[in-house]
Amino acid sequence: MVSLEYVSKTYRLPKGQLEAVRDVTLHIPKGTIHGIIGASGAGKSTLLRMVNLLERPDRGKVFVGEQELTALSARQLREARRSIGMIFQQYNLVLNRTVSRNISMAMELAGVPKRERLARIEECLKFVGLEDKAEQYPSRLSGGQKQRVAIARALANGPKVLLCDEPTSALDPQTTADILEVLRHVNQTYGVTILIVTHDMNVVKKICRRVTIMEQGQIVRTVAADELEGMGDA
Ligand SMILES: Nc1ncnc2c1ncn2[C@@H]1O[C@H](COP(=O)(O)OP(=O)(O)OP(=O)(O)O)[C@@H](O)[C@H]1O
Repeated sequence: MVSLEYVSKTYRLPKGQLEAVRDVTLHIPKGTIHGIIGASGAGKSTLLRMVNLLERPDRGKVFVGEQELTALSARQLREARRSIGMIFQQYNLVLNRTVSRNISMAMELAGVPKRERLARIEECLKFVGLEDKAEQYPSRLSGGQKQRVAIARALANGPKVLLCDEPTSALDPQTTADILEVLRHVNQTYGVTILIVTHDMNVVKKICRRVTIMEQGQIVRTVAADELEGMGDA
């Protein structure tokens, strides 16, 4: 479903350059939940952000489904991105918009008619268990509720892939467990392929089928999550 072929990314810094990801090839089958772990600075977020081309690789190819994203025009890429949702550690909600409006925004950009948007907002909020918070502003929500809204927003356009960058790192253990359940439910209900970057080995053990371990911009190995027994936090 998601394939990266020999992707590399170098950041140019005021003093020289930094090779954040080097020659990475990775294939993630459709409908699976895949973890990416590794020490801080290993290149995990950069790799994840290359899947939807938030970071464009300097070299290599990115495929989502049958489509090579790295070969698309700007307009085609905007369209292709609708099938790739993303959530973040800090939720990235728009603070001066209500929960409903946050969820509506991506659909408005996609030109979804209002009636359909309203039905979809209701459906997505119900899915994450927040149907009573539609008219609330994000500042009035707990961290776990904010992440649920972010998941609802990511689901609004019916994605095939969901990218999660440290989705539970700002949450306590119980809320982490709840959010992981929501993500598992997304995977099982809609068949969405999920990639999760995390520091937390328990996240991997709880919901990932396979996990890729990164070090200094490269993949050390990819293993089944249950082969990680005995390893601590990355
Ligand atoms: N926009 C950027 N400009 C310059 N350097 C960057 C940029 N983004 C990341 N880097 C550098 O690239 C390297 C890889 O960063 P990345 O965020 O991908 O690592 P990570 O494994 O996700 O780390 P963490 O777990 O701390 O988030 C780091 O050395 C980082 O400082």
